[in-house]
Parts: sequence; C-alpha cells; structure tokens
Amino acid sequence: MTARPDGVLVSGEAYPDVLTPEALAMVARLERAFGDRRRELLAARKERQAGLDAGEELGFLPETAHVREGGWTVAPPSPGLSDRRVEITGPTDLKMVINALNSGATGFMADFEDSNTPTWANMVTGQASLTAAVAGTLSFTSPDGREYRLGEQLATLLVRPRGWHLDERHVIVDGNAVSASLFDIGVFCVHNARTLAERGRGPYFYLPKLESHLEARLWNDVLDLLEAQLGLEHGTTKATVLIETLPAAFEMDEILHELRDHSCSLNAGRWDYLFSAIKTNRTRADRILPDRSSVTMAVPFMRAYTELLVKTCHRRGAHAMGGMAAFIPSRRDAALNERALAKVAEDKRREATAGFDGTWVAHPDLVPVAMAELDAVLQGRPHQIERQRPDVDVTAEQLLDIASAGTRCTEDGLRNAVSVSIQYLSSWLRGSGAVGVDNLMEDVATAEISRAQVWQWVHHGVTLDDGRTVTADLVRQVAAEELQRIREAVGEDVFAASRADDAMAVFEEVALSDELVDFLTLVAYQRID
Ligand SMILES: CC(=O)SCCNC(=O)CCNC(=O)[C@H](O)C(C)(C)COP(=O)(O)OP(=O)(O)OC[C@H]1O[C@@H](n2cnc3c(N)ncnc32)[C@H](O)[C@@H]1OP(=O)(O)O
Ligand SMILES: O=CC(=O)O
Ligand SMILES: [Mg+2]
Repeated sequence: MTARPDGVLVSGEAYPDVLTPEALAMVARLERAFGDRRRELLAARKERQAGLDAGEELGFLPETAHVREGGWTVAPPSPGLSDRRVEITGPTDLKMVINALNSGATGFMADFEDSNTPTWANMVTGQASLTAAVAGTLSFTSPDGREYRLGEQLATLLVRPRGWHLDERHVIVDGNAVSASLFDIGVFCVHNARTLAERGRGPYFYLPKLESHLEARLWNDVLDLLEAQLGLEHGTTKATVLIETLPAAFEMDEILHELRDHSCSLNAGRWDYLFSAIKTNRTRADRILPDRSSVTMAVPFMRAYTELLVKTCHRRGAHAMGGMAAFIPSRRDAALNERALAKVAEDKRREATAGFDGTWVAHPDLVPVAMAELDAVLQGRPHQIERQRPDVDVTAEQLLDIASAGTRCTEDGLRNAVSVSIQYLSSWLRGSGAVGVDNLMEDVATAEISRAQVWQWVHHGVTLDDGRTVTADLVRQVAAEELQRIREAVGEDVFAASRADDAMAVFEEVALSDELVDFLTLVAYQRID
C-alpha cells in the first residue's frame, strides 16, 4: 500500500498519469460524501429481498404515486444525444475503443461493467484509453503491425461505470475500500469532464444495475457534486439508466424523476433483467425460468417490461434505448454471419416498431444492420419520442408473470448453462469480460443468467423434459463432461492456461451454494489481482 494525501491508500501499480493527486482527491471526496449512503442502500436491497423471500410481492410504490401521476418531463437531449439510433458497446482496451468510435455508430458506450473484468490494470488502463480518446490522441499498433487511428466522424462517447455493489479494493479511503462506481466516475470526470463540457459533448454516462429510485437519487447527487467541484454548469452531465432489474421496472418514472436534470433516457438491459427475474424470485417454485433459448423478447413478461419502458420514456420526453441481441457476426463463416445478421435485424426491427429510439450492438459489423432497421422506422427523424403509447397499460402481475416464458427445461438447456458459465468464468478470470461462446456474446449479465438458472433448477429440483430431476450431483456430472469436451476442443496448452480449476471453484460457489450469491463478480473478484 502506498500512502497518498488525505488518508488515501493505493495498492497495486501506481499509474501516476491516471491516478493523479487530483483524481485521487476527487475519489476520496466522493467516497466521503456518499460511501455511507451507498452501504445503506445495499443493505436496503438485502432487506427488500428478505421481504420477497418471506412472501411479499414487488409492486408500484404507493408513496410515489404522485410522481407517476405528475406531468413533468426530463431535460431536453444534449448535443450528440438527440440521435441515438445505434450505440456500440464494448470494453476499454485501445483497439476496441478506436474501432468502436470509428464504427459509424451514433454512440459508443465504453464499458467498465458487464463486458469488463475489473483487474486493476483493466480499470486504470481503460481510463487512460478514454482520456486519450477524448484528447484525440488515441492510437494503437497491433502485434501484426496494423495501425489504428481515430477517424473524422466519431461516435458520441458514453461511459458505464461499475455498479453500486462493487468495491475498488485497490483504493482505500479512511479504512474502507472505495465504491467502484465512485472510483470510475470520479477518475473519468477529473481527466475529461471539462474538455467534454467545453465541446458541449458530455460527460455522458450509462448507470447500471440500479434497484430503486433512491439509488438514482444517490447518482443524481454524485453528478451534482461532480459538476460543482469541476465548475460545470448544472445539468451538463447526462445519465442513461439501465432498467435491468425487476425492482427497477416498478420505479421507471421515479428513476427518471430523480435524475430529471441529468436524464436523457432509459435502456432495456434485457440480460441482467432476466438474471434479476431469477434472483428476486429465488424462493418461488412457480417462477422458474425455462431454457434460456426459449426466453425471447416476445414472451409476455419481457414484452410487458419493454412496452412499459417505451411508454414511460416517451411520456417524460426521454429516449427509450433498446438492448443487446446476443448473436455475433463471423468474418470467417459466411453462412453463420448471414444467420447472425438476420437475427439481429429481426430484433432491431421489433424494437424500432415498438417505439424504441435507438439500440445497442456488440460488434462493428452490426452497426449498418441495426441502423437500417432504425432508419426504416424513423424515416429521417432523429428519434420517435413524440410517439406516445396510451395503448400500453402494464400491470404488476404482467411484469411478474415469469411463468409466461413457458416450462421447457431440457438437458440441452442445463448443459448449455453449465458450459457457458464455466467458459465465461475462465475468460473473466483471465481478464476478458466479454467473449463469444457458440456464436453468442457472453458477458457478466448473460453468465449471471446461466449460473443463477443452474442454482434455481437445483434449488427447486426442476424436472427435465426427459423425466430426470436436476440435482447438484447431476450438475457436477454435466460440468465434468463439459470441461472434458472443452479440453478436447481447445487442446492441452490452451486448457492448461485457462484457469479451469478456479473457474470450476467459482462455479461451484455461485451455482451450487445453498444460498444464491448476489453477484458472481463478488466471488470471482477474490481470485484476481
Ligand atoms: C449485457 C450487456 O451489457 S451487453 C454490453 C456489454 N457487452 C459488450 O459490450 C460486448 C462487446 N463485444 C465484444 O466484446 C466482442 O464483439 C466479442 C467478444 C463478442 C467478439 O469479439 P471478437 O471475437 O474479437 O470479434 P471479431 O474477431 O469478429 O472482431 C472483428 C473486429 O471487430 C472488432 N470488434 C469486435 N467487437 C467490437 C466492439 N464491441 N467494439 C469495437 N470493436 C469491436 C475487433 O476488435 C476486431 O477488430 P480488428 O479487425 O481491427 O482486429
Ligand atoms: O447491460 C445490459 C444487459 O442486458 O444486462
Ligand atoms: Mg447489464
């Protein structure tokens, strides 16, 4: 540990260009101002879950009915955020950032959350990439000699800090590990906020994994404090909140209202939403999620969620942003590529037709595909916020109707969930938080679904369509078989470097413990750095 000014201790490599005295002082200021509230809100999550486990139901809050009924709107979109047809997302290494900014997308969400392993090196060098991107000096030469430079027409930069549940344990303030969210946003703002504000282009953020409007209030206060400290006009920072937990779906209006000076949109984070649907309903044998492949966006409870999101956003003058289709293109296999593009086009068509103003893609080759679908609906307009949805009337029962996804639980579904969990954990532990598995994008959110689903099926002794009951022993047998299959497929050298033992140990803890662990990253974080 290296002592720093103001009771701040930093461990790990020093990275003096990123972890400047000003940056660390800002992180400390944020932690001292908001650390206790964060911990209280995390405790409130546990309390709410205890109530749900005891049989309570989620519902629209009676105490905030006046907010839902009021006629307010959020602040108008800032420059660079009016037209958000296609946003590419991805981790923050140099090449990805350059490729994403040059991709032709309207926006780039630089991601410290779902697609990122929070090693100290990833966190700090990611900040350095973004600072160089904002300064316009970003460049990269690949090991095979390819040169990467920023082009003329760049996507608008949005940054997703890590969620409230995570600590950044390399920075200790007054004896506590700092909030990872406050570390990410504080460091980014110190280096980039004034430059972005002078250009009228931010800073803009995506806020992940919120579970209540009180968590949005905390974010609002963080943004206000950052603006005041950095001399930015009030409302310069803008936030898109991911509605990706089941509890947050009941507080969409309230979340926009809390952040109304900073709000520009909500995003339908479908993968974490499915994970949350399992997690919040962990004790409910009548709310089992079937095979992941059968839970499409068209199943009634997912449709209810996205319809409510579009309606809420447009009523409040905010953009409604769509989510991520998991299909990734292939530059090596033309037939596979064609299938992936067709699947993504179908997903984006559904979103645009339902009223979404923009959407996400995971890969540069998907930008034109998604753009074409949005263009076909928008017909030259930057968005369709004016399209109100009085026809939509979503009830709590519809949001909670997980059973509407069907009952198809199969050995293939189980095998896939086990295999994806192990492969993803192996990648995450080696520092890559996004990876293609069987031509689908896997990241923290999708891996959370897989491992939580295994836990749910074991915990409730689900019967597969072949009549077998899912038990911990069956899962261990499937895991051993899948591991052997992976070993044969990748070869001994790759397998030896795959951290398979660690991945299996984390899998055992997050999929087979008696109690469902809140986040796999909390367990896996103990095994990095
Ligand atoms: C649930 C959620 O939160 S979704 C959001 C979080 N998840 C993500 O953001 C995932 C982002 N996507 C990715 O990380 C990647 O696309 C993967 C891991 C899925 C696939 O990556 P790869 O196997 O490297 O893809 P592929 O080999 O086809 O890449 C081709 C080129 O596109 C680039 N590329 C791929 N995805 C991206 C991206 N998201 N942003 C920028 N560039 C990208 C590659 O760097 C590569 O560049 P090069 O030709 O200059 O070498
Ligand atoms: O962050 C997005 C999601 O789908 O999860
Ligand atoms: Mg997510």
